[in-house]
Amino acid sequence: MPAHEHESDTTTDPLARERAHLTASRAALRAMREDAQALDIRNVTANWVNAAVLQAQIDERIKSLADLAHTPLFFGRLDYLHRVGAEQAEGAEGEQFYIGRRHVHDADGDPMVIDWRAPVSQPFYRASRKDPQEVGQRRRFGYTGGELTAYEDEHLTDPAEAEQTSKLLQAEIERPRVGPMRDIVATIQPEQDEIVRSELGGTVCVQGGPGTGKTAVGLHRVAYLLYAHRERLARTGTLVIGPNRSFLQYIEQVLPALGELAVKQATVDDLVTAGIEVRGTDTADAAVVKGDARMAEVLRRAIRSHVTLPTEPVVVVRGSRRWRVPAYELEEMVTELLARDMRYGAAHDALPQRIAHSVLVRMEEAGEAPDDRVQNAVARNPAVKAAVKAIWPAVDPAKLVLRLLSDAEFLAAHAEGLLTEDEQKAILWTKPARSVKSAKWSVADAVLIDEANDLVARTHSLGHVVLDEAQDLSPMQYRAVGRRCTTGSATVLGDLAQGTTPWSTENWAQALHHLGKSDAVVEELTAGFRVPREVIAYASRLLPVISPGLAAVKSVRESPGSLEVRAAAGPAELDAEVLAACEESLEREGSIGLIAADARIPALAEALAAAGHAYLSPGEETTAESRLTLVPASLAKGLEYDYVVLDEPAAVVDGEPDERTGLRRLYVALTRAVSGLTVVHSADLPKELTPGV
Ligand SMILES: Nc1ncnc2c1ncn2[C@@H]1O[C@H](COP(=O)(O)OP(=O)(O)OP(=O)(O)O)[C@@H](O)[C@H]1O
Repeated sequence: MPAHEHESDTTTDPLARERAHLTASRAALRAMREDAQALDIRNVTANWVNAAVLQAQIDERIKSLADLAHTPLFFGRLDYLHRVGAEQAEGAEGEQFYIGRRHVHDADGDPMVIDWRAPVSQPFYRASRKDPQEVGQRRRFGYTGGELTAYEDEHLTDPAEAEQTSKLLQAEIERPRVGPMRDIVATIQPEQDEIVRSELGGTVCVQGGPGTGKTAVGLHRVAYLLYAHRERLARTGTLVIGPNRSFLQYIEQVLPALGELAVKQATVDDLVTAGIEVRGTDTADAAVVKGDARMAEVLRRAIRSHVTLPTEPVVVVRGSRRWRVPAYELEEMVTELLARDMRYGAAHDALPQRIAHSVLVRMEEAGEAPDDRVQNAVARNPAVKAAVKAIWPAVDPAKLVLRLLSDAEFLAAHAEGLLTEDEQKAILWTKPARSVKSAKWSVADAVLIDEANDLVARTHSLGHVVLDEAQDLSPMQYRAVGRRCTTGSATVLGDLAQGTTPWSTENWAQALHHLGKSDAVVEELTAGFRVPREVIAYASRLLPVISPGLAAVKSVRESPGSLEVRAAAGPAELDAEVLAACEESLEREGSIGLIAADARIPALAEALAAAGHAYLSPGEETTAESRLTLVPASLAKGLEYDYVVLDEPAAVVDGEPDERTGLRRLYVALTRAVSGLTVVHSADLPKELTPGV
């Protein structure tokens, strides 16, 4: 694959021609933006509401047409062997396509850059020597500081050309990290692309070790789906769920950089705590029981226990006449509603109408001709209301959970055969709360209330949900996410070896069952784009203990000398040794993460401050001036830094309730480095990491 990097300004020089195309494309994008800005909507809208909506859409479009100085407008070119069928894609009449982050056309509407998500762009990611997909030449462009400075060609149908890994691709992967996560559109790999472009209808679950691009793939999949199904998803909505705020801050700029501004982001806690204040915490034992899927059945039973089979008739008086619906008929209605398994609230609303209908039938039999208004009036009749209140009373979901957690008898009645006595005891509050407002709700309680809410009224379903770091969710949390995409689909991303909650996922089939997406396909990513070979090999020594059976990630990064393990002379020297490692890392380019057990953070913060080093918190944007982040091990998941200094592994392990969780936490911490990892310890290393073992 010949690389071209020379400077020239003659028009016969291919690099100069490509630069000219870049300049022309940028001018065309500017013109598209100016057109959007010049749109005058005064004559096309009759009222101000329409005008405001239209103007907001135009403003969005103007924003999405911005030419970002450091984001190249195109990164590749495909030369098709033949004309691509005109019906196949946008701009398909040409044979040569520039592939970029967005579509750009000239004044005549002819494409200058094709969106990476268009069907015609797909071979850029998938075509190979084995399957050239009609492409004769694939060209990748290299940029330096926004300038097009190089290109690299592959002739997929030329048997004489040897297969090589792309230098530009390698350079892109090895590029130092500064600032938040960025998109990977220029270098999506074939196995990643298959997931990115999988259809909207299906849920995909991706198991992948650290740095295999799960987060990147999930975000690019939303961008792809929004392109392929824009109208539908604009109506139904999309959501990206991440483990915590720092993580969401870290990834929040990827989709806007791809022109997608409307995707919402949240943590699972955000989803379930709207409306209640979380002020309590659970013991691990209690949280495990509260997060268990059996709680869904306890709640279902508890809510249905409010239904009382009628023993009295309903008598409706209208004018001089009395209409009687006998108890057995009411019972039939209730039994039928129970059997239909409707939402509790929907059945509560339906019952008065059913009773009224029965009254109407009697009126008709008596020769009257009542209409819908009469039916509605009967449904609102005090006798009917009183009967419904007795048979199928309204239930407040939070009050229901409050009662289950406060009232041992009530819990026992509904947990019978589901939870053991010990399990019931574990979740009962020692000090029962008086009211929903004063209760010290925990996040696990919030999930129970969310489940109860859904039993009363169906939760609104979105079109697509991306669930990242899924392995940490409890079954009840999976259910909470699942009901937000009942009529949509999901992308579930996770790594079983990185599960650090007491209820973490042990196998994907179970997780997908709780999510309500048992038919999902499980894909595996095994190539690692973050962690250098030596570092991932070191961390993978933990795999047989933390997740037997999982294969180690195969790193595509070559950075020799990237792992160093240093022993401090003693505990007193540890901080100084850690500081020295940070200072050495600061001499290099890129971001630095000092990761330590949560309990070690205050001491290290003090040491850094005393030495005059400013530092950031996880999720805060690293800049060229401010490159050091102090990261508690509990927040390291999903993040990455060029250089990582890992403080005292034994303390990271000891920070967790059991050894396996501790080693998993350590595995996460060991796999955050892009270019180099320095482990500094004074206590013994876990035996798996001890040299020579
Ligand atoms: N095809 C690719 N080209 C270039 N960079 C890539 C590619 N795939 C992933 N990366 C980069 O590798 C790094 C790791 O990716 P990502 O964070 O998505 O991995 P992950 O599987 O979610 O990791 P973790 O399990 O640690 O959360 C990121 O910097 C990402 O941009």
